Amino acid sequence: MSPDLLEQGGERLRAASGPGYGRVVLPGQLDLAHGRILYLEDVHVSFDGFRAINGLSIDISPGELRCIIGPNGAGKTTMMDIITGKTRPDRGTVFFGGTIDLLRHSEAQIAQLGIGRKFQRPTVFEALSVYENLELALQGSRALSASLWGVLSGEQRDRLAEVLMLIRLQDQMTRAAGLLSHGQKQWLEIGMLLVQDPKLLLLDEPVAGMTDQETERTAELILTLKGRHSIVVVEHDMGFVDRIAEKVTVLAEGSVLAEGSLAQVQADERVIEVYLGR
Ligand SMILES: Nc1ncnc2c1ncn2[C@@H]1O[C@H](COP(=O)(O)OP(=O)(O)OP(=O)(O)O)[C@@H](O)[C@H]1O
Repeated sequence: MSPDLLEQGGERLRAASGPGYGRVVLPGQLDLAHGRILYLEDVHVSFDGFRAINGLSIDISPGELRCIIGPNGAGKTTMMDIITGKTRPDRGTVFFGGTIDLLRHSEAQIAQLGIGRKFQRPTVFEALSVYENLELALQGSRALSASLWGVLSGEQRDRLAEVLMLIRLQDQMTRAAGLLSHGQKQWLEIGMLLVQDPKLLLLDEPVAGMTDQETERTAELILTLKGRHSIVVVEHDMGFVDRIAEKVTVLAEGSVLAEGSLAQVQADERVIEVYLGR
């Protein structure tokens, strides 16, 4: 056996003896063998003694589109903050795939691992064009030091063109982002995540403040992304949730109250109670 083959064999053995339970998982590769892309178990977070997240357990399958609903203060945003490393839980388990312990990674590392998050308020660069915003998202900080134009590979240009079509802003590509409507800014921000090809996409209230027509277009966009990316959507707009949802998780007081189709959870007495505040 050649030294190269021996070395490769050694690498595979070392990987197999790691936390992959006997499977060979290369560094940075997502292990989906357990059928979960995201896994939270018994997570707790308190803010000054107030239990914002209280024994939260949830798992998301690869390619799944999950909607998270729940009354104000249920812990939805805090859950997103925990997944993305913005808030550290007091205890609990948070895994990305079978082997990546997210609690051992920084916010920047988690983004690098392929978890993209869209916040409630769009944070596009208003003075830059739609295309430049996408280009910046694709290239990260490297684009700031290089000339913005003419540094993309053909493959990268194809990716930007594809995303522009998906978010339906191809006619607006040279327009300053600051001149877009609220809905268009939200789509641009989703596009800025998509160019990075995230494995898991977290969308926090994507249709807040949108017109009915913009909401419908956003539903179409998310349904197009379904299956290509694993997606978690937090949303209060039940019409929108009904349009896109397969499985819905209801959070209340920091833990899962109910799970199922939207019709199932809406018929659940406990869910009705927390929404009506009885
Ligand atoms: N940094 C913080 N310090 C203190 N309390 C916090 C902090 N972040 C969240 N909370 C509290 O934790 C609880 C859960 O908040 P969170 O924003 O996660 O709820 P939510 O379900 O996203 O609500 P909404 O639907 O209103 O956005 C709330 O009572 C909130 O006031």
